[in-house]
Amino acid sequence: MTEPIRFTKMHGAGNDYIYVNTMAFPVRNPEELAIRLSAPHTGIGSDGLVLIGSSKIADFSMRIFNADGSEAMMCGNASRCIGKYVYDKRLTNKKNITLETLSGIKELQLTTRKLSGSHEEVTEVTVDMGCPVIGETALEIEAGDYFYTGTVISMGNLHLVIFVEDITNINLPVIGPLLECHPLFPNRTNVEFVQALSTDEVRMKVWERGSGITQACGTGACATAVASAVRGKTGRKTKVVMDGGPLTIHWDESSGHVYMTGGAVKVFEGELEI
Ligand SMILES: N[C@@H](CCC[C@H](N)C(=O)O)C(=O)O
Repeated sequence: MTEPIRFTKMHGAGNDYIYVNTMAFPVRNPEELAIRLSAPHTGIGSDGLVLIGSSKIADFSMRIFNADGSEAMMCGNASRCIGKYVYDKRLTNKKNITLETLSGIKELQLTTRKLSGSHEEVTEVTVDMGCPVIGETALEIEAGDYFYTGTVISMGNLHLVIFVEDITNINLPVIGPLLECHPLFPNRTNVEFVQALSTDEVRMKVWERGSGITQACGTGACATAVASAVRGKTGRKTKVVMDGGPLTIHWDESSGHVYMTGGAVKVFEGELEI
């Protein structure tokens, strides 16, 4: 028997996921569904599947599955999209929302604009991403014929940030999977290549663990900004420009928390039978 479930396709800086409200439409096999729905030709096409649920310790919960079905600890772009989803669909009228994730509770602050009548919609969300965990700052790594020096940062999920002189020279489809699955990272890693443009702006391209090349990565932008500050490339407020657009990242000196600000966009909604 097939069960219809409603889904919403959303993106944050071009990082697109399929969102399902599991409080209304429970999903039994998210790993398998993420693979099926993410497929570009035979599914909907996306970077993965995001489940929005209830929580005993926060306003809502998030689970995120990459396009290969693996579950991730955290997703920056999806957390902003969930802020828009729950507010625009009037699942809450709060503009400060707590979100339970596998890497702890995150706080979302919503910016809205007025529509006709008393309606409002979310245009931008700032997420308190918590404190980064800084690993090796100059890790020498060899993969295939390539040698790099990277900075390892956890934003709840793992990132290898590599600074290069010219980002247009990076063969991401080749080097991305080699670094993602490098033996130094037994649980795999997300990989960011970064070119510093000024003391407050960098250009970044990402290879995501479990999804490959994506237009943007929120946790990756945070890891990039932290690595940029640690390596003396930028200050503590950095615009991270990715293929799908920019995010503003502020690594607050007094709290040590990283704040990520950016847009969230609904693309379309639909119903599918699983
Ligand atoms: N796109 C995300 C991160 C998604 C999870 C990542 N691929 C992982 O497996 O850690 C973001 O915006 O942060």
